[in-house]
Amino acid sequence: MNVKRDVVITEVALRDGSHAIAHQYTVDQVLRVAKALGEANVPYIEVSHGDGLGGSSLQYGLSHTHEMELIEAAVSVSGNSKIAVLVIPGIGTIKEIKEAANLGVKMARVATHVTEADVSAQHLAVAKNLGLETVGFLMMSHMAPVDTLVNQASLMESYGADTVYIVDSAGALLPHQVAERVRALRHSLSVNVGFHAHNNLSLAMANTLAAIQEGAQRIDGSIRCLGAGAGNTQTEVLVAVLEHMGIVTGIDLYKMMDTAEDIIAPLLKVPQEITRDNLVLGYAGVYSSFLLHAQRASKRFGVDSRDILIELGKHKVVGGQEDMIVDVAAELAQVQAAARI
Ligand SMILES: CC[C@H](O)CC(=O)C(=O)O
Ligand SMILES: [Mn+2]
Repeated sequence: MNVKRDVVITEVALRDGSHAIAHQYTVDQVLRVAKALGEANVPYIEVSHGDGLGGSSLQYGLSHTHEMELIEAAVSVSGNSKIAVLVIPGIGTIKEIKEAANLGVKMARVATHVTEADVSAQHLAVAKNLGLETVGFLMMSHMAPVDTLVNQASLMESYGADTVYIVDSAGALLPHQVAERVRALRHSLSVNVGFHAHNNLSLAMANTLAAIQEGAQRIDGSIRCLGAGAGNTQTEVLVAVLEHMGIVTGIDLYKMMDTAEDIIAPLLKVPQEITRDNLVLGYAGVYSSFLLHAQRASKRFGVDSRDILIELGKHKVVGGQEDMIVDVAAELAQVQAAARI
């Protein structure tokens, strides 16, 4: 179905949601989800390991199924929906972008820490040369002042990004902070501006609406909130809200509701909620994907997971520094044991 969409949504449950299920997606699950999302006329469906192409590792979590098999499955059933992949330079390489493009992927989202856009140049150029739509994805955007964000976004634009995203990886931004960031990017860039939220402070919807009001044209959501931490902006809810605001997404609301209820909910061991640990992710400004790693470290070292997350926030730890979680937990265990003597 060809509709003119006011806001273009990328559904990220098959990538960001991979963090929440410890990267255990199976081909069968991806087939069912991607087919249903295609039938709901979702424009873009992102499929990759949670940490992007090449993420399957001891450091980030081993995938149940090789992501190229999952991508191939999604492409085969997604109808008019386009399949997107995420790649973090250094974790994913040019080789994986080429492999994904050969499988029929149409969009590559190149993600860097908010102050490190320069490492995206090569990956964006290669994706562009392969004929893919390109996105620059500035993670942990709450950690940089607005002028830095603008400089970094401009770099991504100069490398060929068709869209630059403000990514609230920790779910730490407040609505007025999202608004000022989107406004600044809209003022300085000629390309589309996108926004990716996490719901750790229960602000994903409010932040997303603030972004749209300031002119963000590309928005991420995860069906049933199936994303890292407390998940992202809940896609089916966003579709309903935007419909009330007269903003066309082109997505079939009933089909999304049914997919959420009948296909996604049964996948979840526990419902996506703002648990105390998720709340601390947003409160301390910690990467949402650190959640399960911190919970494992908490069990291993007998330290409250909230203490670990707060300490990681103080250390301003960024994506790729997952090894620090164990270091911080071990150190806290020592300090707390010494205090008990
Ligand atoms: C580790 C990649 C990360 O999950 C990307 C993302 O969705 C985010 O930073 O929020
Ligand atoms: Mn995310």
